[in-house]
Amino acid sequence: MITIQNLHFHYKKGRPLFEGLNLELEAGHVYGLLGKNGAGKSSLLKQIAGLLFPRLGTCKVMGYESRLRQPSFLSNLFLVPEEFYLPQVSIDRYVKTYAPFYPNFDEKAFQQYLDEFQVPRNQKLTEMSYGQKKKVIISFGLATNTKCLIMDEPTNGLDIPSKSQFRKVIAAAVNEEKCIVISTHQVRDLDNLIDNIVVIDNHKIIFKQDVETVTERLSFRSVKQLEDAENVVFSESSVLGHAVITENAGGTPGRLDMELLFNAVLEPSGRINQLF
Ligand SMILES: Nc1ncnc2c1ncn2[C@@H]1O[C@H](COP(=O)(O)OP(=O)(O)OP(=O)(O)O)[C@@H](O)[C@H]1O
Repeated sequence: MITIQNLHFHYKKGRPLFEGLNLELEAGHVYGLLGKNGAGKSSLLKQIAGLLFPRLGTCKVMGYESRLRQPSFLSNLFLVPEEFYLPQVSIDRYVKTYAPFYPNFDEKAFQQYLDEFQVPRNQKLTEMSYGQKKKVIISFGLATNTKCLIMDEPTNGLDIPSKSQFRKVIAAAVNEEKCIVISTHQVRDLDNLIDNIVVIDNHKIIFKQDVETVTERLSFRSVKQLEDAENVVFSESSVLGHAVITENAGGTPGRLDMELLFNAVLEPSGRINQLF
């Protein structure tokens, strides 16, 4: 669905952001894109959406080069940006204006998503709170039924109940034909939602694995003393003692601690990567 090959990109000369970045994402999956501040998550999502162009290399979605922004590409991709502008119109007017760009837009589903998020339909967009606006744009994005749905920090600004509503609506929207990419720092918001983890750092993708493989090979748990755990791959001090990642000897998939995995992946030793 998304194929990025040898992507080179910089905003300012001499300060490369991507250097030979490669990435392949498939339909039927929900990818979590993780990275430190400034690693380039938003810029990578903009490359995919055709809002930034590679200096070298290619970025293709459904076979279309993103930078060409062809109509069949644009009608099958929706980006929920981190920062957005919504016009001073009602939701109805917004839908009348923008839904025609998406031939598979589902009005009934849109209303269901708004109901799930408890967003009032008869309010001007500019009179809504940031969180409510975000819910409208997420609902609209889901209702477009585009094959590729990209969300940049979608849970930022959502209150606690909305985060579980978010997981619920995304999980309901997943199907074999859709590729969903979500960037976030709020890894707990993606718990039980994403099935693949992608980590960007140092100009490249440094980790890409499906959650099942990760949890088959690694165990995540807390121990009082480090000596209580065998085959420790990574550890961090925690309030209860230590949060540890160990090799999963039994191979039975367990719980994933995405924050701990992320910190382990960024460790300079690269020990985690050697296990995959
Ligand atoms: N329009 C721009 N002009 C110049 N530099 C930019 C621009 N947008 C982003 N950058 C720089 O590119 C780098 C990557 O920014 P980007 O927003 O893609 O990172 P990010 O991983 O999404 O960060 P965050 O987690 O803080 O949102 C940063 O160093 C940023 O300063």
